[in-house]
Amino acid sequence: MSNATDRRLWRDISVFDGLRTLPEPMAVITEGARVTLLTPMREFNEQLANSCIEMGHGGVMTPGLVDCHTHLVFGGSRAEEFEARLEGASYEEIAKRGGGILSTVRATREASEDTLLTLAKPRLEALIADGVTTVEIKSGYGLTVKDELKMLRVARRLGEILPVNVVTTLLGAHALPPEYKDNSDGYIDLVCQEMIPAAVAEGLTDAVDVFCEKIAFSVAQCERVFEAAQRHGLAIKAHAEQLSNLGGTAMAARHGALSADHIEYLDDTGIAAMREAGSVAVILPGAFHTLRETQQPPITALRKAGVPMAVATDANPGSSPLFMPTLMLNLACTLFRMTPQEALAGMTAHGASALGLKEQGRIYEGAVADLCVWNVEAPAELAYAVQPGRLRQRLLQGVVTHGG
Ligand SMILES: N=CN[C@@H](CCC(=O)O)C(=O)O
Ligand SMILES: [Zn+2]
Repeated sequence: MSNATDRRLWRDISVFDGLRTLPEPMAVITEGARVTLLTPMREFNEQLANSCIEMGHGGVMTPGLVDCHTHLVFGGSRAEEFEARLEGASYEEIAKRGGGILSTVRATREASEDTLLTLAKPRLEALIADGVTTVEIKSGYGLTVKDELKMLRVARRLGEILPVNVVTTLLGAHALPPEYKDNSDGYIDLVCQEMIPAAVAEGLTDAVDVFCEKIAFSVAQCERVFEAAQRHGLAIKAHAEQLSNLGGTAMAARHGALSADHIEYLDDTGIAAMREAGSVAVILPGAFHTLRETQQPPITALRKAGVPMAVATDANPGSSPLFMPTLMLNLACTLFRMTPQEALAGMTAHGASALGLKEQGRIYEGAVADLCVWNVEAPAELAYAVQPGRLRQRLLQGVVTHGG
């Protein structure tokens, strides 16, 4: 890794700034942890080059990718469930018979913190190798206070051992654990009264998430979780409207949620509530693809309403065992007809907004130098082709962590 105090120069580079591709070739200088110059090449003062390390020319620079929705920490495998679904079982049927998320819960509870760390590390390394500089990691496969905190500790440790910003989210209300069968309100009490306070006391979580769905928790139960989270000063997010329309998104937006995620069944009322609240719509094409869903998220209506759309991997063992962010750019375009620019904004500027981050996901003079330089000629190529190995350089807070 390089020295963060060096001054570095890229010339003749195409820059996607997090929202759009800048119209002409640019010169970019970073100094320490910041971008200090972003100027059209034709206005570049050559004398500045004397004090810089030349980092190359050509290619595309983007903000470091922000994967704003993952479940990277888990034990076990769901390959058998994959096969069962191919034979006709649905995700809901598998969940109802105690498989799906609960099968990962069993394996995750059995695993030690160190084992979970060992399992999660290569998954996160795969995201990093494909340009991720900021990742959100959820709990949600422990479903006891002890096991949820164990997962969150692993997530925090991943951010300490790998060059990546990690944001953590407590997803205690992900599924009803077997101990609370027939007492889902009792489990929500546990989440609100013990899990959230314990996670806050250890400084382990940045936000709280819920799964608002028939196979998970009702709108009223999710609302109780949000109120508890907000009493502790935590941001909130929701898995909502993935398999049916319960109105969880509108409720989450009324509470000022950072984001509503999946949202295949989102209706106009939900869209209006998101626009009003400034919530981000997190589009998860990996889950749509893997579960062979048929209901598309309302991209056209979200676009028309001006609701910002993020794109994320949802990397997890069940609904999206896909650990390649740039594949998600491709799927967002091919499955949902997002434009390549929208998809890239979804994994940079809007991904950062979905995590409440103001500093990441953008390139401007003064921005944090979390950056990727790609061996492609135009930003749209990142969504067009699915091709590992295109990352030329990656910087985290001005430190070169990949490429010279
Ligand atoms: N929808 C609920 N939760 C996860 C799935 C987790 C799993 O299937 O293990 C998701 O985001 O897709
Ligand atoms: Zn999820």
